[in-house]
Amino acid sequence: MDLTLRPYRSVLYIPGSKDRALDKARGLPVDAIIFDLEDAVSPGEKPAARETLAAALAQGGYGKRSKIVRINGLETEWGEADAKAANDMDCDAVLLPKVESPEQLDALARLTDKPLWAMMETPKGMLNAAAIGAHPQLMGMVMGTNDLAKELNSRFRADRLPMMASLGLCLLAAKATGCVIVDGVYNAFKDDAGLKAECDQGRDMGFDGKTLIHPAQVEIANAAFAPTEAEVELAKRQIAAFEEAEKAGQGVAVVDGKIVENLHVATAQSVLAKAEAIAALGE
Ligand SMILES: CC(C)(COP(=O)(O)OP(=O)(O)OC[C@H]1O[C@@H](n2cnc3c(N)ncnc32)[C@H](O)[C@@H]1OP(=O)(O)O)[C@@H](O)C(=O)NCCC(=O)NCCSC(=O)C[C@H](O)C(=O)O
Ligand SMILES: [Mg+2]
Repeated sequence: MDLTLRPYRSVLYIPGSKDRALDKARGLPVDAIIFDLEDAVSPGEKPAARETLAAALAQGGYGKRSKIVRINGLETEWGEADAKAANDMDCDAVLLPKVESPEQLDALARLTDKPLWAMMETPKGMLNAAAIGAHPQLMGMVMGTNDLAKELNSRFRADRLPMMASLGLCLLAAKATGCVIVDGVYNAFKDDAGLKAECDQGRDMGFDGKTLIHPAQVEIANAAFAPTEAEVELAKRQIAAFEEAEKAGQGVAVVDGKIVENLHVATAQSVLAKAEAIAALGE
């Protein structure tokens, strides 16, 4: 599958220390999994979690889900061993927490050949987002809105106004370089309405998907970040109308009272490609 088309609607964190959750994820309809060795694992459990996770990945059963291992920071006592271990695991990428500079990714790239992902979750990381996004081995960014709220001393607001500058900077950086970018977690995992609102906001802004902490959140994220039936139908009509206009020697078509130009056709084609990529996950 073309990596740029790969769906990342739902990206579930699973503590690398929890056998039961590691097993349960094999049957969950998530697009990607972040196997966590960092914050979801207590210091005393970390070396054992590395072993537990390596064994679960070796056992397999995660199908087409993208498998991303979040290691501890390289400045910690566990980071380097995590990175070396992740390099030997059956995973698709390694995720580094609290990335603040491309040099930190260079250091990780010396320990693993895997594609890299970066947690964007500190003020310095926000200010250096463009340089981080331009790292040649970087494939994806993950918003760490819990750490960011802590660093900013911001309050939770349903409209996420305190987060907007940071979300916007990282989105610009990811889009400028073609990286995948997924939104931060919604902590209140029993609040479906709140999660849906935050997913819809993230989709409106251009995020590819949302990171999740509980299986109950998966369905809502998958629905929010997939093209709707109406979007697919409109995309097909726009493409058809533009082809007709071109045959008639015109560069602009009109669909539902709105102009359709080359750039709208490109968007329509990406809507159809995303819908097809999602359908292919179920095959
Ligand atoms: C939040 C939880 C601690 C709740 O766990 P639990 O009390 O076990 O929930 P349930 O009893 O409702 O669970 C029902 C079943 O689902 C399984 N389960 C639960 N969570 C997961 C999961 N994440 N992945 C897979 N499976 C999961 C349970 O095992 C139950 O299974 P079964 O018994 O077979 O029915 C827990 O959900 C949890 O630990 N979530 C992950 C928390 C986490 O990863 N946190 C770190 C990432 S968030 C973050 O740090 C982002 C970033 O860095 C930032 O700064 O923002
Ligand atoms: Mg964090």
